[in-house]
Amino acid sequence: MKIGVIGGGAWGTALAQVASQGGETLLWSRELEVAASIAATRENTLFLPGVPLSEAIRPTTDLADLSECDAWLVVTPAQHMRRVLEAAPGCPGALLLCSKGIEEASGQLLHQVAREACPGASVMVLSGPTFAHEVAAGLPTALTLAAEIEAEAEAVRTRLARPAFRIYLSDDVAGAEVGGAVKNVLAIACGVVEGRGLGQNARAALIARGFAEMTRFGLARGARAETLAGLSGLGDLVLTCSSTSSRNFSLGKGLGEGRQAAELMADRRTVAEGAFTAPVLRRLAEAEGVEMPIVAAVDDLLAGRADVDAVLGRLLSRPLRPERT
Ligand SMILES: NC(=O)C1=CN([C@@H]2O[C@H](COP(=O)(O)OP(=O)(O)OC[C@H]3O[C@@H](n4cnc5c(N)ncnc54)[C@H](O)[C@@H]3O)[C@@H](O)[C@H]2O)C=CC1
Ligand SMILES: O=C(CO)COP(=O)(O)O
Repeated sequence: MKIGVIGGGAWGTALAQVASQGGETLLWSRELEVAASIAATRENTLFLPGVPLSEAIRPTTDLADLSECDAWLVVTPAQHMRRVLEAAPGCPGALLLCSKGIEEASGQLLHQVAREACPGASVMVLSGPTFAHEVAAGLPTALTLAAEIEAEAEAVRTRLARPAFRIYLSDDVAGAEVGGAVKNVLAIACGVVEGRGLGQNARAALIARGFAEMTRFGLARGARAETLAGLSGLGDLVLTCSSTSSRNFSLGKGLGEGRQAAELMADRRTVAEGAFTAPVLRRLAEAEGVEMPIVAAVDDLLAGRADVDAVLGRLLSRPLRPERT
């Protein structure tokens, strides 16, 4: 099975590094400088500096080259996925979605977008607690591969899994996606807690109540609770809410320190998906009658509609209720 990776950011590059252990792997990047730096120095100096890359990664900026691959790992930012897939040559047998987000314009989860852009391809979701630099360094990592047809997922797993890259199978595609999308918004909230010095009790409370929001939203979208409590949900939530290695957490930390979202987002080349997911997630939750007060707080902060004190006051004055989800 020949693998092509679409997106030469940090995560696409780390995934190409994993896939290249099983054979030549194509890595498509939008930026000429990414492909040129990998070809010349075996390093993605723009998005994953300091990691020596395998000779088996073949960089390209020509989407047409992907036609030689049996499976594509799609690792573009969520808002750009549809456009890139529509520009790609035909569709492969398997399409593995590795990005985390919800398409803002349509309100669709990415597997829905991919099925529209690539009818006929078998669409799967690969997601979990996976900082790119750790995976690229070969550190132990576990993640979920969700697909409707187990035999197809099994074939992909056989090609990609390694002792330090443990892939667990699931048939809950929506569940695997909801966890990754929602946790990015909650990581921004945890960053705010850190930046504002609200303490570790507050962060733990936010992770637990944020998980309740993720669960409510996921169940409303047909996800299973066990998936949300697994690697792609709770696992990734805990990782991203605990470390400035997370771009979402770092963005929130800046907000908590009193900086403006526009200033923090300006000129950044890396993506903090939670900033794009928050408004659409809030819109969907409100339309479906799902309560997500932390998500709404992050959305208001990012949009500059409220400051940290205002959203904190709002969250802390909510009625006291039973804990159940
Ligand atoms: N970095 C990580 O540790 C992980 C990231 N992810 C997800 O992977 C996805 C990609 O993130 P990273 O690889 O970290 O990216 P990155 O932040 O390292 O790099 C930015 C990426 O965005 C692309 N980009 C910017 N504007 C674009 C446009 N107009 N059209 C198409 N692509 C454009 C760039 O080419 C580059 O690949 C995101 O959805 C992220 O949530 C998932 C797991 C881990
Ligand atoms: O999704 C990630 C780890 O699983 C990466 O998180 P950030 O996008 O916040 O850096």
